[in-house]
Amino acid sequence: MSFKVLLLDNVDPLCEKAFKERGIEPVRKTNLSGDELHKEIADYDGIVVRSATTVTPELLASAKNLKVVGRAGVGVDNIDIDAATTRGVLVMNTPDGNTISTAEHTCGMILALSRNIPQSVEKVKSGGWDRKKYMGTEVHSKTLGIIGLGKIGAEVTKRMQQFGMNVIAYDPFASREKAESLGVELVELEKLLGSSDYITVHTPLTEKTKGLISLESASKLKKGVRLVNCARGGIYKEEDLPELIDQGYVDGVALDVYSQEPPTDEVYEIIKHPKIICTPHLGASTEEAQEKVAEQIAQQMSDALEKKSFKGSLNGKSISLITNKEVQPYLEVAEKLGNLAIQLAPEHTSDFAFEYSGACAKYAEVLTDSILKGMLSQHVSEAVNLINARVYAEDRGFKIKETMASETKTFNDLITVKLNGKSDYKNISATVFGQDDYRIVEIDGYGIELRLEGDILMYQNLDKPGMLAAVSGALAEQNINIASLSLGRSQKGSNAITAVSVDKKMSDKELEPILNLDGVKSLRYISLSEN
Ligand SMILES: NC(=O)c1ccc[n+]([C@@H]2O[C@H](COP(=O)([O-])OP(=O)(O)OC[C@H]3O[C@@H](n4cnc5c(N)ncnc54)[C@H](O)[C@@H]3O)[C@@H](O)[C@H]2O)c1
Ligand SMILES: O=C(O)[C@H](O)COP(=O)(O)O
Repeated sequence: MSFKVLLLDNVDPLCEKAFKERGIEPVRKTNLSGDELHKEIADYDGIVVRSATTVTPELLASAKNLKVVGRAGVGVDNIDIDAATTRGVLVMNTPDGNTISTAEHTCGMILALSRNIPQSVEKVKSGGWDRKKYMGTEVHSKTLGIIGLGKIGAEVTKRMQQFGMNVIAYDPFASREKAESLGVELVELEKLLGSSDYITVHTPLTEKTKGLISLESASKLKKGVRLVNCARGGIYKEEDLPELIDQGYVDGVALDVYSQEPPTDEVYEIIKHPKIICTPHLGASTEEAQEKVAEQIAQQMSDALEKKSFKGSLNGKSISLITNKEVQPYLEVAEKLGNLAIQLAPEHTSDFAFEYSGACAKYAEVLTDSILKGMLSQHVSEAVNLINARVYAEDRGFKIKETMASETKTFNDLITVKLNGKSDYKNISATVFGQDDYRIVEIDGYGIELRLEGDILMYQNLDKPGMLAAVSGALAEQNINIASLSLGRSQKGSNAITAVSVDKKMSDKELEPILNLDGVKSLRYISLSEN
């Protein structure tokens, strides 16, 4: 199958080259209007964006064939990941392709701020000469506070330490080992704000980081601090910046990013302040970074489209395991079991427990996605897959409890779906024999062994002579052949469960004679056929 990918946002030409080498057709479009993009996108299996295109739920709704959105860069705040997940569309980014470039840009901003480089350049170019006004400060021996000690934060640290800066960091998720190896002291936010001569942010924009520095936090800042933001607009409250400077709390601000890009008129007014220097989101704009992210995203998306690997995916934790040969059989059996279980469940069942024992237990999370996929593909019109199965399950109010045990009493691996609430069949267990022989092995404590495939009749009956003959007779009369069967009973003459695999799909009319047989209860017809 050949795939077609739309390249937007001026992504580097290496992206085209890499896709072509993988046999995927890249199409570059520039300056599409919103309407044109909505029309155009319907044809593509993938799109590549940077930060300019906003991937909205509406755009995704128009993208009927879309399988993957690739971000040639880091930040995915322009992509509605939840909407993509709901539609089963993979979102991937290139987390480290532009790290060095952005770190270098940040260091450049720190130095530019210290030495008033942009302002003095402008002055000289306009025919002026003022050496006193642009007196600077050394960064040597000053304290640099890094908020967000991730990839870029760490690279900024290493570089600015070489300039003789003392680096401290606030990052509640960074490990002490990482900080130690970088020679950075991890401190609380208040301490960082109060002791830094320079502060640079390297976090995503989240509820916690939005407006992290504003007039409200002014009194916590070390007087005359310089602020740098090459992460995301809005981490420093833009409208408060002029006042922070004019009241002497802050000595200068360097911005590469803005809460809206290009900035609004109000923000353009703000950044006219002589002590605010700015660049138009250039952190990742180097030849090297653009080549790296373009090449990386093309390779990652090609791998994903060909289902070879899902490296870099942000909403496909589960899907990344699909290519793992050890997991594949468990995924298969889990999906088939989910499909069978939901067909055994009464309508409106929403309370489930999934139990995993043996080696499969370590893949419980993805196996739950697979069971849900099997269950929901019966009921959801849009394609359910491992990425979106949980979203659909949550939408439907499914309650799911997962339990794991490393050992099983009977089989090497056992997956059990429990249908909680009122149900004729409650606990259904399945396992894998060999590589691709998937079987039900137990229902409600009865040993039933039947392949999870094709068309299956399941019923409860009294364990008495003639029951099986009656069912097989009713089937034979309609020319329906039995492929295999399994019967489990608790003890002689008591209740039994029978599972019969038949050679064809059955209609309600064909089921009727069996339904009417004396002693047959809770008859279910389960179709696990592909179509
Ligand atoms: N200007 C540009 O062109 C450009 C280029 C690349 C990346 N970026 C942006 O830079 C930022 C950092 O990128 P990265 O690659 O280093 O990401 P990263 O994921 O490696 O690091 C982010 C760090 O922020 C920390 N963090 C999250 N929430 C925090 C909080 N509330 N307080 C303190 N720390 C917090 C995380 O623990 C993590 O260590 C992102 O916003 C990214 O979009 C901008
Ligand atoms: O998150 C990123 O990767 C940067 O902000 C770069 O964005 P860009 O690809 O639009 O330059």
